[in-house]
Amino acid sequence: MGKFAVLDHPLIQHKLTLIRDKKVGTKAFRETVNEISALMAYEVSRDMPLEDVEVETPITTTTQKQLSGKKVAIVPILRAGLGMVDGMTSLIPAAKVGFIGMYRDEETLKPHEYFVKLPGDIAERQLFVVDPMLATGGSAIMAIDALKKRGCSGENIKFACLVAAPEGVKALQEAHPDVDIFTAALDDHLNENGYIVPGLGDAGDRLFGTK
Ligand SMILES: O=P(O)(O)OC[C@H]1O[C@H](OP(=O)(O)OP(=O)(O)O)[C@H](O)[C@@H]1O
Ligand SMILES: O=c1cc[nH]c(=O)[nH]1
Ligand SMILES: [Mg+2]
Repeated sequence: MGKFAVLDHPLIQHKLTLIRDKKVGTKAFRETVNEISALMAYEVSRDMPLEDVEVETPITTTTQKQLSGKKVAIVPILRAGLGMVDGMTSLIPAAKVGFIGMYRDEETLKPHEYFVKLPGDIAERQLFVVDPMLATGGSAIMAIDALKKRGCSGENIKFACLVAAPEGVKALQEAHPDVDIFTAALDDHLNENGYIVPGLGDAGDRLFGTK
């Protein structure tokens, strides 16, 4: 089974509390989502492999560490996942970015894929799939299905969200037991409309000022 971790660093908790407030507007919401995403990038990249490299400092020659292994791609689930990309790339600037467009039918809560554009070498990369909300889990499951269909292995996929419902975590773990899941908060439950309680509302609408 992949790892499941709640990234509850005090800065992450504080910033997430700020954006749960419904009075927070688009500008502050977007900026804070990016700040949280950068802090999460630090944590989700913690086990990236290193190799020895020789460096000549102004004083001497020394053996130090540098990143080795797979190159990274960040894969936001559109739309709301876009809000996490700048924060992630602020720490991993050489990452490529792939896009999976997905909307959730408001009645059935079933996800529908409408766009996929990925780097050509996606199957060789370490992937960070990002979406602020893991509710029923349907969108994340279908996005990871889309990646596996294109040759990506679950061991190279980490899913990162801001708020997860227990129902979504369970569904994602059952569908993709090989994928690590990171969230800034594990909330209480889903309401009858499929929204996370207490949650932060519709992340896409809050990020982009729609509705
Ligand atoms: O776990 P699930 O039950 O699938 O729900 C979560 C999905 O719902 C939201 O997207 P939405 O469909 O609102 O699209 P948007 O990002 O364009 O607003 C959210 O960003 C996730 O992608
Ligand atoms: O609470 C929720 C559930 C799904 N999508 C959102 O944006 N928010
Ligand atoms: Mg939405």
